[in-house]
Amino acid sequence: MAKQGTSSTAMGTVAIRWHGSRLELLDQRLLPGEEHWMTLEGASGVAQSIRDMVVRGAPAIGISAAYGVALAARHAGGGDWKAEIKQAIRELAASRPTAVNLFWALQRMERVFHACHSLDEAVKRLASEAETIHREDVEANVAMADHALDLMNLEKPVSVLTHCNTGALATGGYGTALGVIRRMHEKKLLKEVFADETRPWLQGSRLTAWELARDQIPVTLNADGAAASILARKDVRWVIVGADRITANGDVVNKIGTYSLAVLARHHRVRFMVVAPSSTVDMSLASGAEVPLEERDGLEVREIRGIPLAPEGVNVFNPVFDVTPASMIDAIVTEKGVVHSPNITGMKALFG
Ligand SMILES: CSC[C@H]1O[C@H](OP(=O)(O)O)[C@H](O)[C@@H]1O
Repeated sequence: MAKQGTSSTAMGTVAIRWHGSRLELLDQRLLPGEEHWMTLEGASGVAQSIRDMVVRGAPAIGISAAYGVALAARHAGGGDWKAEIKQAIRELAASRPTAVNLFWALQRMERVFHACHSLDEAVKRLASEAETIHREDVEANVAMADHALDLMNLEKPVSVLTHCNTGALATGGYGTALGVIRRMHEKKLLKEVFADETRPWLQGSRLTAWELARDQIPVTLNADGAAASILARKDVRWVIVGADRITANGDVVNKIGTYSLAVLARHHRVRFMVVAPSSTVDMSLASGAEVPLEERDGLEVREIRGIPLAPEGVNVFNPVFDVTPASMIDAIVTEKGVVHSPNITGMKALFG
């Protein structure tokens, strides 16, 4: 577990700390300037934290929601405890619409909940299931880094570009795409990593650059608009990104700007890798067109921390996810293995 008051453990940065009767979340809205931990003791507070992006990142959202259900049991009034836990699950499910990890985690918690016959049993078993979901996510990240390095089969260091934040702040620890980049650095196979700032919420400049600096991994931050020139001039070999939902045909829903990166990568013959645990795969949806794409308040584009960047009241279109067609992706790396040139056949072979 993380040392009290810090966001570091022997394994690296953490953003989620579980204490059995309370959950602590590193408030990612305040990074990189301030490390402030929010303490939550109920599902409503966890749902609000997900909605407000105190915690964000598909796997981290699922893990936090799982702990939210465990907190609902822990602090249930004892009267109609089942109704309280059902309400908690509903609140958490309504927090954000796109990352399937949220619903995957809640379904796992719901299965355990329905098997419980007393409140005491629910408290113990729900906490255990949430802790298992957390642990399995970190294990998956480590496994994905292994699969990705095997796929890349590098004999010398190469440069890569990444988008948004897919590190320890977005997962249970280590990271998905950023976990691959960490592993490349560990094996001295990382020449340079370019990190898109990722407007409007700036997950790249505020979170990825912060994470990599803490791990002493050299990172070059770039404006999103510079990505095309980087792929044209900097001998980048791979674009490596995460995902919030991968559908049955291999379409990938991820942070806004991912689709344009895929188009650029295809034009510049740079390979495009998506790294995500199987908890991000949604085989119930045929294609990315069916995924609800969250649109957030226009204020996130018009202002930064209260500083106006546009005329007050200007109309804003602020979708925070987009769909990258499977045909533009070279490989989807999961802990279960790699889907090359993803399509429905390859996805079914790995995910049934
Ligand atoms: C491994 S994180 C996956 C995914 O989540 C991020 O979205 P957000 O910061 O809005 O939660 C981003 O799309 C990452 O690629």
